[in-house]
Amino acid sequence: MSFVAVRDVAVSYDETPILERINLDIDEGAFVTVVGASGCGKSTFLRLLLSQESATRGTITLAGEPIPDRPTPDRGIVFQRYSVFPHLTVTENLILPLELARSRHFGRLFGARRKALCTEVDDILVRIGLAHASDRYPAQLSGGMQQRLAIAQALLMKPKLLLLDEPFGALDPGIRRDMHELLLALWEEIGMTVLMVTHDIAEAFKLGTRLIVFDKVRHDPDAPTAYGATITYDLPLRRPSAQRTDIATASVEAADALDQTISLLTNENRKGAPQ
Ligand SMILES: Nc1ncnc2c1ncn2[C@@H]1O[C@H](COP(=O)(O)OP(=O)(O)OP(=O)(O)O)[C@@H](O)[C@H]1O
Repeated sequence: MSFVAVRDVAVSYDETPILERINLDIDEGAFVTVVGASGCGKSTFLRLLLSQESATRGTITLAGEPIPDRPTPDRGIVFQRYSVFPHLTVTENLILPLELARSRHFGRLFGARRKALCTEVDDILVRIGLAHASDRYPAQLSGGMQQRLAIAQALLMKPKLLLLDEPFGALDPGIRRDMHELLLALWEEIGMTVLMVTHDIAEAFKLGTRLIVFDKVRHDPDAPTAYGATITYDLPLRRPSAQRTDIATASVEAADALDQTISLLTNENRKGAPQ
């Protein structure tokens, strides 16, 4: 049974199709990278999996059950930026969501339960290299530190499905590389299923065990918004650090062809885009 099963899903906004005929099965523990031209509906797809958006048609199941109609703690998301609370310190940013989730009535935990929670927070602060900055506010952190905090915030909720929407898009290349290593280590350690949108094809190949591409297959030159995007490529990938042996290897030729196709598609879309 697939962990995530998407069947014939479509999304329209004000009768404008954004996504159509989406069919996808994701195994538990996969790291799926998602690429596609700007505006083709990648974030919309993540929002569907988070229940921030509803499908116009089709069904989505998670671990065999229909997807809940509102966000739940077993599905976490990290955005490109600004997903931490600016008025809370690093530690408070990590404690607050946990307290709210675990203490439904008062939003606070006391005694042994609070102590256990603080130990968890201290552990993850060390893990993400922010122990020395625990009392700082987000504005006093670098971009990379803020993203580490956002990832830690999501991971503390122990999501079964982690959704990442260009989480490293605003970071410098060196910091990006460090973040890749951190994310891969945490993914392998925790064994969660990850879906990550990126505009960086090299990042998609480096991190994913599988890569999917969204694009339009139906075009009407007289009505550019008549059709939505769908999944046009679905490639298993091999990552050098992956321990798993059941992951098929995408050939170098397929990777090159895909890279070229995406460049072409992006150029095509730019030509059609309003200036
Ligand atoms: N709530 C909404 N109401 C109406 N249209 C929307 C809404 N959200 C997104 N859209 C439109 O849906 C399309 C897909 O948006 P989406 O953000 O999912 O694309 P994307 O592939 O993630 O883009 P990017 O790569 O630029 O982030 C866009 O044309 C966008 O304007």
